Amino acid sequence: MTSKGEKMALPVGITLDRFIKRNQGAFQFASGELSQLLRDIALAGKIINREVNKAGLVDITGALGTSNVQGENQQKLDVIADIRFIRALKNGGEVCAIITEEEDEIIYTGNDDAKYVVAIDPLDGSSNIDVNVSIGTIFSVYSRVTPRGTKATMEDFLQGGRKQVAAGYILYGSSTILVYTTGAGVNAFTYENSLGEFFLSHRNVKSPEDGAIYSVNEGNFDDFYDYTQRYILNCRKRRMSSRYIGSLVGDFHRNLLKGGIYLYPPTPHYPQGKLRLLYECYPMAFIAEQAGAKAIDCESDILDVKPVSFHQRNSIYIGAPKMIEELEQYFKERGDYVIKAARFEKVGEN
Ligand SMILES: O=P(O)(O)OC[C@H]1O[C@](O)(COP(=O)(O)O)[C@@H](O)[C@@H]1O
Ligand SMILES: [Mg+2]
Ligand SMILES: [Mg+2]
Repeated sequence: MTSKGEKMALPVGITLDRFIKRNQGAFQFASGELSQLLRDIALAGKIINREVNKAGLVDITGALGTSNVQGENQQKLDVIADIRFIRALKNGGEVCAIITEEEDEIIYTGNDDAKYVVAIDPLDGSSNIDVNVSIGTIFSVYSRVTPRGTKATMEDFLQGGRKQVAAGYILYGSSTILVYTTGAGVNAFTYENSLGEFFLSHRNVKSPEDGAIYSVNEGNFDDFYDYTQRYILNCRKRRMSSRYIGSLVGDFHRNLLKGGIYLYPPTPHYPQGKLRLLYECYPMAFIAEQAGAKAIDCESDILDVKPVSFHQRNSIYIGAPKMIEELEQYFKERGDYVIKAARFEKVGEN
């Protein structure tokens, strides 16, 4: 079909399992542990897919009345997804420790001999759970740097975005799709409910060079930096389509296939940006770069941002390379604007 990643004539083609097996051979020192880890994530994804599909029927919608380390109200499905992924990774045996959006500290799985650690956003787009709009799961995998057999430490999780050995997301939308990379391109697998299997549906996904879609919460427009406002005004002037569902996974996936840009700039409420570096920005940036797209903040590539804490936030601009390069021009012109929201005056004014 098109060059944006071959769309396979389905219904039944290569299962995720078979694809993982076939591609394991591409890695000289492959031991099968990462393959098993990916299967464990897919298994938990199938369970969450089932929960999401019946969200309106059973009592899994609405807030739980608790809040997470970021002070956000936890939705029931946030916590259900958290429990399901932790359990699947514990039972799978390939992961020694986990960082999730829903828990403050490192979760030890008891598999101290295991090779990998995982950072995960169990349920992305929580504000959309109750209203039947696409939501997702985002994951990022590292080989541990501490010795096997010992307790994993902060060091294992704060290695930096370019040390990820795998990253991906599951989108629970009109269909459920698992998209991941292990550093050798990006492939997507669509879930076939009746067979209970993920099948390869988009091989070697590539972002279009340019696009005509911009995704940003324009409700925050007045809080953005002047130069971000000018970039968005330019998108409007060029009659680009404004598409924002409020689920990073959903907005990113659309833009990856069609060509677009997602922006979550700093605002007074989130002076560092809203999205979390370890389990939202890094994994999406790894996928983006593997698909020929780009991911930056106003200082550097997202994958080069230094990690200092588990739940640190960061601004992110991610999408088609030409659109990011154009945005970078606006950043370059910002000159002597201080790194604060537009409401903050120019250096030396007042
Ligand atoms: O409502 P806002 O401020 O536009 O934020 C929406 C963004 O926040 C998120 O919901 C944050 O993720 P979580 O739902 O996992 O907390 C993103 O998915 C989404 O892009
Ligand atoms: Mg999220
Ligand atoms: Mg979340």
